[in-house]
Parts: sequence; structure tokens; C-alpha cells
Amino acid sequence: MTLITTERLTKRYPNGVVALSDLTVSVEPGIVGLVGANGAGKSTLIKILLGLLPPTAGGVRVLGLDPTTDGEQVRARVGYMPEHDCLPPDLVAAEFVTHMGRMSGLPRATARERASEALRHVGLYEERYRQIGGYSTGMKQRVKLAQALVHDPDLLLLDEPTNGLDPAGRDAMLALVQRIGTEFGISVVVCSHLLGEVERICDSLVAIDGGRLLRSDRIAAMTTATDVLTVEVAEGTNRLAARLAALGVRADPEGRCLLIPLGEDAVYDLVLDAIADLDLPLHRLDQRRHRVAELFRTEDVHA
Ligand SMILES: Nc1ncnc2c1ncn2[C@@H]1O[C@H](COP(=O)(O)OP(=O)(O)OP(=O)(O)O)[C@@H](O)[C@H]1O
Repeated sequence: MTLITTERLTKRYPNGVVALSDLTVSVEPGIVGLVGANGAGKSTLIKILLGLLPPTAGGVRVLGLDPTTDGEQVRARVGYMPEHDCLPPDLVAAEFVTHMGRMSGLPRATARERASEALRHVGLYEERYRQIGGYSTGMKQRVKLAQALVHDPDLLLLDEPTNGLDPAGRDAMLALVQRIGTEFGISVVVCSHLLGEVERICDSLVAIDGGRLLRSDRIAAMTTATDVLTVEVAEGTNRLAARLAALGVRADPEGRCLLIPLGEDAVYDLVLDAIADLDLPLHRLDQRRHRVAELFRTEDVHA
């Protein structure tokens, strides 16, 4: 089943800002990165998916349900971790997460049990009876994640879960999100303005910019289509670049190397032939995957 679909989804706020514009996308279950610069429309999309904001136009489905009419049913099956700090400092974590479980309709004893479990999953079991106000930023982010998990959802929507964390904290949070996605079999949508961060843990990526869809695909499909050949010759780099240009092969200089995108099979042979024809001493020839971040930098963001 498709996890999320939107059809020409548009959101115009009362002040005239168009946060989403004609967004049509279809997302399969798994760990999904929702990436875009600040203001791209990620939070707006999340709120529409939850049924908290009505779209101005277009259609949306989450787990087969329409959040504009079945918001409560959607929220019963979806966990939400908001971006900003929204935790009551005076409560202890166990109480707060239990309360959120109760709000989701769990009976008291079940809510308490589930809260302990959720706090254990996020690594806060030992600390669960401490007041949230005394927690570090990383611990607060984990409490937000625990409350999103407490009612055993089928889908988690995480809005910038690594916000405010240092590099080690970010790595730990991403590892946790990945573990939840893989071990618990829950689908996860992770919002981030840092593409390089989410690409490490996601199965697929939805990139938006100015409320419009930039690209949506499985990570594997994005990277295999864009292998790059790195060529270094001891001398004659410029001659090789000129020959490749004449053959219609793109070659970008980087230091002493040429980086050549391998769009089609023929390119590899053309490069080897050109090196042989020019009789150049080959130092290095290796093929590597573009990171998805590089892909966006070169092809989209500056396009
Ligand atoms: N309640 C609102 N009223 C008016 N404009 C809004 C409102 N909420 C968001 N916007 C505007 O809509 C656009 C998209 O905002 P949104 O918060 O969805 O983006 P985002 O990608 O989540 O970015 P960020 O990570 O900075 O929140 C921005 O221009 C923002 O200023």
C-alpha cells in the first residue's frame, strides 16, 4: 500500500504566502526523508498530513485515509514529533508520555506501560522519573520521540528531529530513527534541511523547494544512475578534457582529476579510448557513487 499520496496539493496561508504549490507525490512505506531549505514547506506538509491544517486545494491520503475528513483516524495511527520545544518542564518524562498515551485513547494502565516502553526504546528508561526541565536538548528530543511512539503508530512524522543537537547527538538520534524504522517496522517520515544527514538513513527521499516538488525517488535509484568516474593522468589533463568535450562527454576538473558522470555505458569506453589515443600515462581510474547531496548541488539547487 502507498504510504502517502498528494495530488496537486496547495496551501496558501491567509497572509498570501503559498507554502505548498501543486505538489503531487507518492511515497512507499519505509524511512522517507523530506528535505528542503528552511521555509520550503516541510512543516506545512506535515501538518496537512496530520489533518491539523486544511489544504487550500488538492488531495491528500495518509495510510489510505483522507486527513481532511478523517483527521482523528489518521492521528490514531500516526505519531508526530513537532519541531519546536513543546514539553512541560515541571512534569517527569514518564508522566508526560503516559498523559500523551491517555490523550491517544489508551486506558491508564496501558498508557503507563507503553510510556515506559517508549522511553526505554529512546534510551531514557533510567531517567524517566526526572523532570523534563532538567533534561539536555538531546534528552528532550528523545522525550518528543517517545510521546510520538506511545500509541504504537504505523507511521511516524518527525519534524527536524536533530534540531539543536551537536554532531554526536545528531548521529545518535539518526541511528535511533533508523532502528525504529527497521526493527519496529514502522514507516517514518524525517524532515530535515540537511540532505547529507537524512540520506544516510532513508530508503527514499522527497525534496521540496519553495513548496514545489524537486524530486522524489528511492535513494538507490538516485545514486546508481549517477556513478562518477574519477580519472587522473600524470600529464595532459587539459588535452584529455578537450578530447572528451569534443566527444560530447562532460568532464569536470577537481584538483588534478577529472570527474566524469557515467550516465550511459558508452561513456566509460569513450574515456578509456581517449586516454589510449592520446597515449596519456594513467595514474588513477575509479568509479564512485555520487552522494545524493552532490547530486542536488550540481543538478538542482543551482539549476
Ligand atoms: N501560520 C502561517 N502563516 C503564514 N505563513 C506561514 C505560516 N506557517 C508557515 N508559513 C510560511 O510558509 C512557508 C513554509 O513554511 P514551513 O514552516 O512549512 O517550511 P519548513 O520547510 O518547515 O521550514 P522550517 O524548517 O523553517 O519550519 C514559509 O514561507 C513560512 O514563512
